[in-house]
Order: sequence, then C-alpha cells, then structure tokens
Amino acid sequence: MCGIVAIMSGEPVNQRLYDALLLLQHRGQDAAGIATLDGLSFHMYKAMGLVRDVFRTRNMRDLTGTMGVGQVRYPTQGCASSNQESQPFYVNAPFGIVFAHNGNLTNAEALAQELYETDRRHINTTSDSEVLLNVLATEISRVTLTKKLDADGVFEAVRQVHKRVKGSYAVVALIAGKGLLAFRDPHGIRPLCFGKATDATGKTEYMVSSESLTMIGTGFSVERDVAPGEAIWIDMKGNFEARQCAEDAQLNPCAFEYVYFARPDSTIDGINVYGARLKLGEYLAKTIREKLDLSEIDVVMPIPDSSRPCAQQLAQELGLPYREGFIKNRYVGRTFIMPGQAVRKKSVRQKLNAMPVEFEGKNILLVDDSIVRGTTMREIIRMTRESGAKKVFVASSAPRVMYPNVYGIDMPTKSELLCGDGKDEKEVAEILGADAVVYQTLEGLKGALHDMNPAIPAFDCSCFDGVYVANDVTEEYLARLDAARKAPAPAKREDDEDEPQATTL
Ligand SMILES: O=P(O)(O)OC[C@H]1O[C@H](OP(=O)(O)OP(=O)(O)O)[C@H](O)[C@@H]1O
Ligand SMILES: NC(=O)CC[C@H](N)C(=O)O
Ligand SMILES: [Mg+2]
Repeated sequence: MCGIVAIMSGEPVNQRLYDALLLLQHRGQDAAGIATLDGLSFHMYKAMGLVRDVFRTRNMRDLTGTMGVGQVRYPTQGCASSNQESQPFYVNAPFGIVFAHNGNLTNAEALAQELYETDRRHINTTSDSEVLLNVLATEISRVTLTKKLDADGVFEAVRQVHKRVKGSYAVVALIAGKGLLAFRDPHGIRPLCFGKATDATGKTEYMVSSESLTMIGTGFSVERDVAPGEAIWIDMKGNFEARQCAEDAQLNPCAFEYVYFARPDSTIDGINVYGARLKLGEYLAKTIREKLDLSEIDVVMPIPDSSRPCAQQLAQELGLPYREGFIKNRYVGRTFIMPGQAVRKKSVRQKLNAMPVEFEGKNILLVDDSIVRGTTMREIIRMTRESGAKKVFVASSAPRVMYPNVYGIDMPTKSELLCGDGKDEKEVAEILGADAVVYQTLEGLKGALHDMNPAIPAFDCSCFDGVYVANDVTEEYLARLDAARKAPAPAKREDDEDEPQATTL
C-alpha cells in the first residue's frame, strides 16, 4: 500500500506535501519522494527511507512551486530496494508529466511489451507504476495529435487507460503547463479523496490524497472521495472538472484498508476506519461467545497498534477487562509492510515488550487485526507464555487470509500465508502454540463493513475469499508470481552502497 498526495495552490506547496507524506507514512516505509512544478520546471527529490530521513532542509528548499505530488512507497512489484523505483516517476513527453501511484497492475508485463513494440516506449525499471505512467503518457499523446490538451482530452486519455490497464490504481499526476490530474480504477480498490482550502489571496487550493486525515492535518476540508473510474482535472487557472471515464465502474474498496492499512482517523468511501474497527470487534465478540468459554478468560489484550479499537469493543461486548500488556516502541515502524521475512521477524521483538505484571497466572485473550504470515502472532504467543500467562487464546478481527493479494498488498503467493493451504483454527492454534484461535467469519467482516455503509455494493475481500473483483486473475498468473517470488534475489556486490543515493530532477 503506498500513500499518494497532490496539492495545487497559489502558494508554495513543499511543506504541506511533506506534512501530508508524514501523515501517510503508515502506508509505505520504503521510500519517499516529492515533485513540484515551478513555471514549466519540475523539481524532484526521492530516496529510500522514511519521510523524516529522506528530506533535508536543502532538498525542501529546492522543491519550489505551487503545485506538487508526493508518494510514500510500499513495494508490490519490481525491486523493493531500488531508488530508481521510488516515486514520483517522470516522463518528458508529452509536455512533461510527474506521477505517483498506489496500487498494483495485474497486466504490467503484457503492457510493458505492448508499450515497447507498439507505442515505442522504453520502460527502464521493473515497476508497474512506470508502466502505468507510460500508458497514460501514450494516451495523452494520442489525443493531442489532433487538438490542444483540454479537460475533454485528458478525460479521453484516462478512458483509454481504463481500457488497457488491469488491477488497482489510484493516481495523481501533474502535466507541465497544463494542470493536475487524479483518477481511480473502475473498482475503486485503492482509496482516493480530495479536499479544498482557500489561500491568502482568496483562491481555492486543492489537495488529492490516499486518505482524508492528510487534509484535516494540513488545513484542507474534505470534499469527497474520487468515485471508481472517475478522473478529476484542475487546469492551471484553477478550473476544476470531474468526469466518469470508465464504462462499468462499480465501487469495491479493499476490505484490508479498514482492517489494517488505513489510519483510524481517516474516512474512506463513507466509512470511518476507527468506526469500522469497533464494528469488527462487535461481530468478532459474537463468534467468540459461540466458540470459547468466557469464564476461562481473565483479560482481553490488544497487539498494538492496529487491533486496539477492535479489542476494546470486543472486551466491552463480552464484559471482560481490557488490559494493555504489550508496550510498543514508537520508534519502530510497522512490521507487516517491511520487505523480507528476516527483518520482519527481528522487528516484532524490537517493537513489542511484554509487561509480566499483566500476564502472571492469567488466561489471556490476545486480539490482533489480522494473522497473515503468522510472524507477529507466533512471537507474541511465545512472549505471552514467557511472561507467565496460564492459557493463551487468540482472536483475529479479520478472517483467515487464504489467498494471494494482487491489488497492492505485498502477499502475492499462497505459500507465504499461514492459512494459504486452508488450515483450520485448530491447526493454526497448534502451529502458533495457542490454546485456541478464533477468526472473524467472512460474513462478519462483510456484515461489519456493510453496516458502516450499506450503499457500497461489495468489497474487495480477495485475500479472504479468492474473488478478484477486477476479474483479471488466472491460475497461470498466480503461478508466475509464485515462481518470481521463489527466484533467488540478485547477490549483493561487495562494493554495493548500503545507502542508495537520492534521485533528483
Ligand atoms: O501475521 P503477520 O504477517 O505478522 O502480519 C499481521 C501483523 O502485521 C500487522 O502489524 P504491524 O506491526 O505491521 O502494524 P501495527 O503496529 O499497525 O499493528 C498487523 O497489525 C498484524 O499485527
Ligand atoms: N503498494 C503500492 O501501491 C505499490 C505501488 C507500485 N506497485 C510499486 O510497487 O511501487
Ligand atoms: Mg499489528
């Protein structure tokens, strides 16, 4: 999951883009970048690392201009540790475009070939985002063969992009001298919203962002979500237009955003994320009542951070005490979105510390938002027992993660999932070393989200039910992902730099 943001204003945007990226840090910890447009010149700075480590005052000073885009990256395709694949991306024709993407294309390989052979465009990385930018650039070029680029032309180009591209994509882009473009895939799998503010001269400013919390944190007021398949265009004079550019758009937002990815203080497609997590706790409590003997549980305990609202609500519903037994080191980031299993494993212990006083002689119900590879839970159960707990029960606010995700969560193969082979709760409990494990049911997840916004027809629950809403995933495609995942990583050369150099424009 990456985080993307764009601002158009009459005033400098560098600081506010930086502030927005800091607020989106939970969506990507691998790399960060900002590109601004000053007159007809782009300025860009991007590098591997967290936002606060990537940008220095001198870099910020160079990011002049009153429009800009930014991104924090959590890689799903291409190379996890490549500075070249950090975003934004830039192409010099037509006009010059900088671009940031959240999502994952499922036909990137075929598109890259088509771009080379038919459109005569060269893709220099293995990132699907570079492919998407080049499809967009090709389609913008096509419409400008016969006329000047205006709103109609931009929307026509996006219409063609929707026809060629498969998978999930939320995009922000700046076209030099022309305007700011944002669009969302026809299923609205990844989130995208926009807001407004007024600058010192009384002119309207716009922000487009992955999550609404960036607006609240930077003085913008949230206008609405970008609809699935919709594009919005703000030209250099500040004229705003929005248009539906897809033929069969239907909103199917990713359920995992509500379970884990998004910040609780964001509202996505009319559902407040915190509220959704409380609701998931309500539904999970019902299942726990059916499956566990409540008189055996002394305390309910969350695994910080993401499971807290669910655990709190669940404890209240079950009339059990809620206790915090794990203290999180706030200087360690999210474990799940770290690249590579070795670093994830090490980080769980660095990140969470158990306080024996909360465990000694007690039967504990541990609550986490999800158990994906089982890295976190395995370690947590070990720590819970070491700290003196008698019995350890486990509850997950998400159902069993059984299928690969190809829409922007980096778990493309079944083999890396704890329940990829269909293990039931008993088998999971044995493997993790728990006395019992209870998962949210799929109906519970869908019911909770439906209660929060009955107007959403369906959610992308592909990693729980194997249904790929964009109808773009075949067994053959999944087998290719599996083979790619198992291929050995290129060996590190002795003279490899530990710190990749930044990329600028
Ligand atoms: O089964 P796993 O593969 O370990 O993945 C699941 C865990 O990863 C996430 O935590 P993370 O530390 O990323 O973030 P958080 O602090 O927001 O909970 C999630 O909340 C689970 O705890
Ligand atoms: N999580 C994402 O949105 C990733 C974007 C893009 N697929 C990349 O790997 O860089
Ligand atoms: Mg967690």
